[in-house]
Amino acid sequence: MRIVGLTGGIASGKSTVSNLFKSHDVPVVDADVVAREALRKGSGGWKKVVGAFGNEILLENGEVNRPRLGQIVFSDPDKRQFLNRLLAPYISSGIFWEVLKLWIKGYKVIVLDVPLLFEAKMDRFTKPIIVVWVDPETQIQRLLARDKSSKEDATNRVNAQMALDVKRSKADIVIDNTSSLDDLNQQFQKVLVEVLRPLTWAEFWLSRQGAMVILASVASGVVLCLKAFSNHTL
Ligand SMILES: CC(C)(COP(=O)(O)OP(=O)(O)OC[C@H]1O[C@@H](n2cnc3c(N)ncnc32)[C@H](O)[C@@H]1O)[C@@H](O)C(=O)NCCC(=O)NCCS
Ligand SMILES: Nc1ncnc2c1ncn2[C@@H]1O[C@H](COP(=O)(O)OP(=O)(O)OP(=O)(O)O)[C@@H](O)[C@H]1O
Repeated sequence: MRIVGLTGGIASGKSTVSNLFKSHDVPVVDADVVAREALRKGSGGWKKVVGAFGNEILLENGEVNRPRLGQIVFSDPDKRQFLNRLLAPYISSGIFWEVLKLWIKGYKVIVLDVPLLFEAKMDRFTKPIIVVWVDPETQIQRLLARDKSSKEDATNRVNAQMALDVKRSKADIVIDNTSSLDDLNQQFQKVLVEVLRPLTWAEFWLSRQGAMVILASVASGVVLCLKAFSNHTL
C-alpha cells in the first residue's frame, strides 16, 4: 500500500487538492475530519478537553465552541501544545482506523491529508510527501476570505504552524498554489501520474493483495510440508 502524505499551511489549498484526488477515485483520510470527531460531545477527547479548558469552551448544546477554543489556543502557544497533547492519541488512533478500513477494502494508494504532518512527525509513515505551497500574502488573503476572521486571528493561525518554506524543503513533490485553480489543476494532473505509478515491491507487500500472497504462500508451504511428512512416514 502506498500512503501519500498531503500537507501544507493553513488555507494553502490542501482540501482543494484532496477534492481533486477524490474526484479521481483516490481515497483521502482527512485529519481535520478525524480531529473534529475526536472533539465530538461525549467522546474521550471531548471529556479530556472540557476537563482541562472548562465549561466556558462549550456551546449551550454541549458541543465544543470551536471558534472560541480556536481563539484561545491560536493566541497562546502553551495552551495549543496542551490541546495538541490531549488530542494526539485520539487523532492518531482515528487516522490508523481510517487507513485500516481502506486497507481492508483493498485500496493500493491512499492520501493522508494532515496539516501538521511534519509537526506531528507523521511524515515517516508517508511517501511521497506532497506540500501545497502558496506565497504568504495569498495565504492570508485566502484565509481571511474563507473564514471571515480578523487579520490578527489569521496571522496567529499561520504562525502556529511550521513555516511553509520549511515544509516545502522537506517535500518530495511541491504544488505551487499561488496562481489560479486552472493552474492548480494542470499541476495536479502531473502529480496524479506520479502518485498512481505502479507500486514498488515494498509497497505491494504492504497492500492487502500482498498480504494475501504471503498468506497463500505460507498456507501452501505448510500443506506441502505436511504431505511430504505423511508420505515419508507411510
Ligand atoms: C482549535 C480548534 C477547535 C479550532 O477549530 P476550527 O473549526 O476553528 O478550525 P479547524 O479545525 O477547521 O482547523 C483549520 C486549520 O487550522 C489548522 N490547525 C488546527 N489545529 C491546529 C493546531 N493544533 N496547530 C496548528 N494549526 C492547527 C489546520 O491547518 C487546520 O486545517 C481545532 O482546530 C482543533 O481541535 N485543533 C486541535 C486538533 C488538531 O491538531 N487538528 C489538526 C489535525 S492534524
Ligand atoms: N488556486 C486557487 N485560487 C483561488 N482560490 C483558491 C485556490 N486554491 C484554494 N483556494 C481557496 O482558498 C481557500 C483555502 O483553500 P483550502 O480550504 O483548500 O485550504 P486548506 O489548506 O485545506 O485549509 P485548512 O488548513 O484550513 O484546512 C478556500 O476558500 C479555497 O476555495
